[in-house]
Amino acid sequence: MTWLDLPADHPFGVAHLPYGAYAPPGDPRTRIGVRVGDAVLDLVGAAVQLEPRLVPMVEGDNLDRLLAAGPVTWAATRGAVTSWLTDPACRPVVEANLTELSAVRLELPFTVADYVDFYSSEHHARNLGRILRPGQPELPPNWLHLPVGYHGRAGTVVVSGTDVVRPSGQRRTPDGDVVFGPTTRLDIEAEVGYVVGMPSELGRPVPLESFDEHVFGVCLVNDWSARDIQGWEYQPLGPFLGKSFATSVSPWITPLAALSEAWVAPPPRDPQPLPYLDDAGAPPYGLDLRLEVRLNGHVVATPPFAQMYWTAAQQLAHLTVNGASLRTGDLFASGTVSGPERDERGSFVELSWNGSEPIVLPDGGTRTFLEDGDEVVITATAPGPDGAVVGLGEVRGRIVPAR
Ligand SMILES: O=C(O)/C=C/C(=O)CC(=O)CC(=O)O
Ligand SMILES: [Ca+2]
Ligand SMILES: [Mg+2]
Repeated sequence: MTWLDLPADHPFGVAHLPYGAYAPPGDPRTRIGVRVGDAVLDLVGAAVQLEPRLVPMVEGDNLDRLLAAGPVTWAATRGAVTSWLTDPACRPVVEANLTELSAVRLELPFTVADYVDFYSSEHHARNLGRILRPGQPELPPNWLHLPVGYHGRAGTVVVSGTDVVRPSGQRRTPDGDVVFGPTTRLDIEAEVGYVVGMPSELGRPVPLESFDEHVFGVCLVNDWSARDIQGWEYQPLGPFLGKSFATSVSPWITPLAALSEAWVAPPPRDPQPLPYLDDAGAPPYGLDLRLEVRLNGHVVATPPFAQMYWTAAQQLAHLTVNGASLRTGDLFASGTVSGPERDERGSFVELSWNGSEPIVLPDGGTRTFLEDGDEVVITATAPGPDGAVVGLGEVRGRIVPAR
């Protein structure tokens, strides 16, 4: 029970408590906030008075120190915040450190170290194979054996709300000419991101069972993609400028501890994965998240996350199996989330089938790819305790014209 006046089913209730970085009104210094309902708790401000031993781990302008402090501190911090919100004696201090969410400026919650993007939705991978490589097998020969991925550009990961400038680049026209200019096929990719807290040692692989020793929590990702730039440049080394211009993340990092009701068994795998990827004896690392994609306020897709073929634990094991080390702040994304149904596809290249089947919007407009001024918002929910819902917040971005 909490003394807070929050409906029991609030998506940001006391069972959730995600972390972000924010600046309160009239103060440019950013700090860690915990989202409580539609308010933000100044974590260091409250800790100074209620739990001073936590202060060194929660000081600073973002989550970097807390991420690096490891799972024992993560649990202690979450336990402390939960007790403050449930113990009436703490109420005056908590209330003095709460600010309305609408009044604060949200910042990138952590310093992004390395950014990796996977490709782990079988429905998405098959759709892209059919669209982009007709006449060839839907899946590349490695796809069912390992979680395919690539290293992206950490420095262009931006917080939700940041405008996205339409990128320019080379593309090949249908006539075969190579031209330069603003992309004409600007797309989204609705994804789930995992934030690494505890680093690992160079040379030592991280087994999939060690997932929750290293991963702090989850956010939403929009991996903006320029399909024409991508299609011309990507062979043989993979995505480059077609995706590196911006990747947006949601401002609130949901700790794994808030997702205890959301774990589900992943789909059956055939062929059986090699031992380092075999999760048959491990806890279920699938997550029952439901995503929603809105274009200019209209829901255009509801991708289901529970059916992802490769889980984040397998992705982490694969990412490190060659001895590559993890750094605090590493971000790895699931890959575009698409389900089997037409309205469950997490990208416009799939929703419009490469532009051949425009989406019709309720206002009568149509879309294939994104136009200047379009705004995309991706949200998601997870099951919480006692029938409640955990909200993953939103990742929002608006397209502004090429420069
Ligand atoms: O199949 C392709 O050629 C391209 C695939 C993608 O662009 C998807 C990607 O970035 C990975 C993912 O989000 O699933
Ligand atoms: Ca992607
Ligand atoms: Mg990107």
